[in-house]
Amino acid sequence: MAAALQANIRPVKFPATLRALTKQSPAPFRVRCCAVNSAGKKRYNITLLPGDGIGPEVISIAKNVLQQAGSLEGVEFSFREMPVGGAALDLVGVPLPEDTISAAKDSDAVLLGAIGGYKWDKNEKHLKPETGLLQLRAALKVFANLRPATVLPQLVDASTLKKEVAEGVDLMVVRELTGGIYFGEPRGIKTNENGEEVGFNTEVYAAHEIDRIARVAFETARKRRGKLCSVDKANVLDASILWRRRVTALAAEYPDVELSHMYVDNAAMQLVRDPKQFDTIVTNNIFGDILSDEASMITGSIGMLPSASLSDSGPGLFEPIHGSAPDIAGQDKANPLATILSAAMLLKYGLGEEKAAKRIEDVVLGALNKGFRTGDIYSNGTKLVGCKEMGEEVLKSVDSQVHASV
Ligand SMILES: NC(=O)C1=CN([C@@H]2O[C@H](COP(=O)(O)OP(=O)(O)OC[C@H]3O[C@@H](n4cnc5c(N)ncnc54)[C@H](O)[C@@H]3O)[C@@H](O)[C@H]2O)C=CC1
Ligand SMILES: CC(C)CC(=O)C(=O)O
Ligand SMILES: [Mg+2]
Repeated sequence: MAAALQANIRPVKFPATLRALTKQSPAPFRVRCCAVNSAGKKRYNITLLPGDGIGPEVISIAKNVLQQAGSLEGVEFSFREMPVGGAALDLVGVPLPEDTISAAKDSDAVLLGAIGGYKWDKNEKHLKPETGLLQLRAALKVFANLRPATVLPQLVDASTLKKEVAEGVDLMVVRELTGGIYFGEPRGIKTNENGEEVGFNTEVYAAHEIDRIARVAFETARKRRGKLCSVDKANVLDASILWRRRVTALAAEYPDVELSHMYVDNAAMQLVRDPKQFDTIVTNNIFGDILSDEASMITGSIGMLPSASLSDSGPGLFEPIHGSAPDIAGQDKANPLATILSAAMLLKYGLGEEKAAKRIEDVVLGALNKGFRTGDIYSNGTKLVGCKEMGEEVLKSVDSQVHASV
């Protein structure tokens, strides 16, 4: 069982950056710098960005799990909590304060909960929590967003799909994260010559942006089952025509990877018809956002899916794929596992601490094996718990690893 999760979040061997993976620099990749304390323990600086809604609930749990799993592998963390999103707006009037950017850039990795909420929904665009998140991704240059979706055997019954369709699904969405329509110019809302309001955004991709995400995807597929599906809308969109052309050209460098192309509308349908046909999916920012939420339900819940956002230098950003879930915030109903698993991705992809990452994956599976379920993944015969109890159970299991190892 552990193997399923392991396989899913083990696509590449690059502790800190994508440099080696993308072959953009001949320099060997650099493990994120870490000090060594007097007891010989490695020490990493982690910026925590709890954000809004359920963000603080899941981050406080993931922080403790990270700390405990690290200590078992001789790794210490120094945490610095900073405001982002609505929390930052309330505190200092902007969704991404300069201090938060500096702290994030200066750290070895960033762990984020979620941003957004009803309170700020009517804010002007530049004062929206979501704008802060986009600014953070841009500031950290984390163009490669890895979103694994694995159906764990323990959660087959939590999937909304039939057991035979969901069982064994193990796919990776490689989403371009710093380009496309979320960032494209021109954008805005203006009044046209008829006095009518017109809203517009621009889907724009430069060749180098397509090439670098495609390389990440080819390398990822190569280390998985060797199948890459590029999802676009090349029958309609010019940006997609260029996307398909560049991805196709790069395929010559990866003869061991079987490349296919699919239109996004078909991909959305195929994901629920026969998700096992997919291994690695590469797609643009908006399609990846939507398709990964869809893929999450195959696995049982959006509360299960972690993500890693990586640059070719600098710290990675790790966050669950879900949002701030204002409908359940403050009610102890959130599933913390997506954030806990994002902490595992932080250890593995951000810091190269694979053993500590494996400890986290194991205890998550252990809690599920014991039948613990938050409401979103509950099925008959399992034990319904809240966010805190699920977190305590996971932490208890890490603690028992501590005692077993002394
Ligand atoms: N990365 C981020 O910080 C993201 C932020 N958002 C923001 O979050 C706010 C809410 O957006 P929604 O569209 O409702 O998406 P959402 O992902 O927050 O919630 C969608 C549904 O999934 C449930 N859900 C989400 N996470 C869960 C968890 N861990 N455990 C159990 N159930 C969970 C929610 O209760 C809700 O019913 C908005 O302000 C949006 O802009 C949305 C997506 C990503
Ligand atoms: C809230 C957004 C900025 C994006 C989003 O939904 C996501 O990255 O999953
Ligand atoms: Mg999303």
